[in-house]
Amino acid sequence: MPGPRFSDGDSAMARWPGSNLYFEIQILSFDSGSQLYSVLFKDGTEMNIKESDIRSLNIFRPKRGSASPSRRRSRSRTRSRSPGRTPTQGRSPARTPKTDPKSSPVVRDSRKGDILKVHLTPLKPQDFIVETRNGKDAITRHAKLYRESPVIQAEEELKVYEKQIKNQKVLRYIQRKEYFAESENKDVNKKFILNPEPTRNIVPVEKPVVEFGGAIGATLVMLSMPPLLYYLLHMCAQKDASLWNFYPHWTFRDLWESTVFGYFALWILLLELFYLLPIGPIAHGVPLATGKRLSYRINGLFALFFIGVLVAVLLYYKINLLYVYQHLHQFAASATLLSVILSAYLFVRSRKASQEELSAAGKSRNFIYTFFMGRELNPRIGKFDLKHFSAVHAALIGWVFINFIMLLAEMDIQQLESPSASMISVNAFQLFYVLHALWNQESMLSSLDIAHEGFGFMLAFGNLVWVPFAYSLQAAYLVKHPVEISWAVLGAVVAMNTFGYIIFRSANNQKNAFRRNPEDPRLSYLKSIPTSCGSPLLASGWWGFVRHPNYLGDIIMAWAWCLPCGFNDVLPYFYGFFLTGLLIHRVSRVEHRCRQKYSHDWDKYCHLVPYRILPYVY
Ligand SMILES: NC(=O)C1=CN([C@@H]2O[C@H](COP(=O)(O)OP(=O)(O)OC[C@H]3O[C@@H](n4cnc5c(N)ncnc54)[C@H](OP(=O)(O)O)[C@@H]3O)[C@@H](O)[C@H]2O)C=CC1
Ligand SMILES: CC(C)CCC[C@@H](C)[C@H]1CC=C2C3=C(CC[C@@]21C)[C@@]1(C)CC[C@H](O)C[C@@H]1CC3
Repeated sequence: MPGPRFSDGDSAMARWPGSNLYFEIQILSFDSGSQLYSVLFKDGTEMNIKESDIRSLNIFRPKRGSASPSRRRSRSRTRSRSPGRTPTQGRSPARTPKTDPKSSPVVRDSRKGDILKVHLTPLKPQDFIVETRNGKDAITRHAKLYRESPVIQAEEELKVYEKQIKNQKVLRYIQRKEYFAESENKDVNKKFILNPEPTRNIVPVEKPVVEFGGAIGATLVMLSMPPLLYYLLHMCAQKDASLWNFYPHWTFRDLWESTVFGYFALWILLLELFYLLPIGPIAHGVPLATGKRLSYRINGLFALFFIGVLVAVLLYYKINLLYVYQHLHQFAASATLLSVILSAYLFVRSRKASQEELSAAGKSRNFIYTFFMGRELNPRIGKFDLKHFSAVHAALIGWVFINFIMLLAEMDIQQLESPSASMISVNAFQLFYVLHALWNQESMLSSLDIAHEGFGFMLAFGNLVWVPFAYSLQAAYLVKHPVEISWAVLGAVVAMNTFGYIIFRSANNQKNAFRRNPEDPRLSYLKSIPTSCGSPLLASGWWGFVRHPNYLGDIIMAWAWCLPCGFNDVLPYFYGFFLTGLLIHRVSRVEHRCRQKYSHDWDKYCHLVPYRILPYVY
């Protein structure tokens, strides 16, 4: 296969997907696996593009003395305005992150009845409002506009647009929402201002806020969580798992075994290898303070599949996987040590990070607090994103792997030919949850943790240790505490899990689809509140029922996962209590951010939807 025609850093022209329009770009990198170039458009949009859609700059250089068709058109119809400039003033418009490339707006001046310009910059539901007027109808669309860019307008493309517009008789006016509201009663000609002000890609600046009780709270969490985990694991391994039967038979020295640490390091290396495999699509995160969006390889499902195959091969060759169960404490301790090393590394390297690369909490000057919360938002080693890897691969794959080990251990210890119904249901529910998360991995990129949280001890420990070892507690409990459940109870538990899952999934789907495109016709039945910062808030459907319907679904599922463990002990209900507490606490964290971002519009939403998670309760 011939090598790439363009090198990193080259300038060239690239075709905007779905059109024949070319824009100037800079080559960022070339991925030999997918044969795609990662390119940066002048407006800050990052995209993966095939070589056939990239042309050298020379091809587009106008011949001396002859203006390009677009220029001719531009001059004749807009007098002296240059392409890419707005009809009202020639200021440089906003940078636009990557969104739906099909939504290129055509701007018309109604008074002249003429096309002024084809903006190729895609619309983004943020910052601006596009008023689409067709006679009496006014459809409000949210959009983000524009940055001057050297548009090469293909004559034919323009004609097609003209025709379409004539047929549809659609006039699009772009204006700032606030301006529109203020000028409701003013002269109509003044009212429709095209791209009125120069703007930047507005990424709300988060004000630092002290969470988890600051340094003292962080210290308490860091000191209490690891012992709590060992306590829980120890209780699960005891015959009598009641909470007051706590006589630790081990010392701290028993927690350490170098061989186990070696195996654990090998496991993490293997996951890292799968993470780096150039398979699976590339997705983009939310815009950063710089306006850039990071790209992420979405291959969690592949990695899980490879791990599944590996486990099958190990079982086939009768490799003793029960070793993991027999050394569970030591594995948990190894994971804890690794999370501490990782946190220290993250803290040290964050000292070189620029202010823009830091999270809001990371800007605090308190060492303990920032060590816990994390300073750098997206620490990366080359293309290896440490936080994304740990949240998706280490946490979720680790969780289902340990669950499966518990299933094998149950069969071994209880001398069963097949796992118990309780064990199967716990394994199946949680595997399904993880598969769902991996399938929708792209939407995780906008979650609080990936988009806004720094990477420090909280997430390092949470992802490397807490999720795999504490979330698998029900399965660990069932290994030594057999529970008989009737088909009726099992049916009720499955129904409860399904109910929770439906709420969780449809709430997340509604929000994700709405965030992708607020005008999605499938969401036309939903009401929304326009906000002054641009992105509207859903105020009906699940998001009109309570303010955090996805948390409600998650909590219902969490309790459904505990029920197969029966009612002999409270220990297996730990996950239900923990997740309920975590999500209630998370509500306050998310709402704090939302209040900062949406200000009084968020209060309006709270007034309209008064309950957070459960109507009439909370
Ligand atoms: N099992 C576990 O341990 C955990 C699971 N989770 C799950 O992970 C998922 C992600 O959680 P998380 O990131 O905390 O929260 P959400 O997915 O609920 O995201 C919150 C964000 O959604 C947007 N939003 C809030 N209200 C509205 C509205 N009415 N209309 C439109 N957008 C709105 C805001 O972001 P913006 O303004 O930027 O659009 C807000 O910051 C959830 O499903 C949660 O249940 C979370 C934590 C732990
Ligand atoms: C022990 C610490 C003090 C707190 C640890 C918190 C972590 C366990 C959670 C913080 C956010 C999480 C998210 C998930 C798992 C739990 C942690 C890491 C998900 C990956 C679970 C699957 C969902 O679909 C997405 C979640 C994102 C947040």
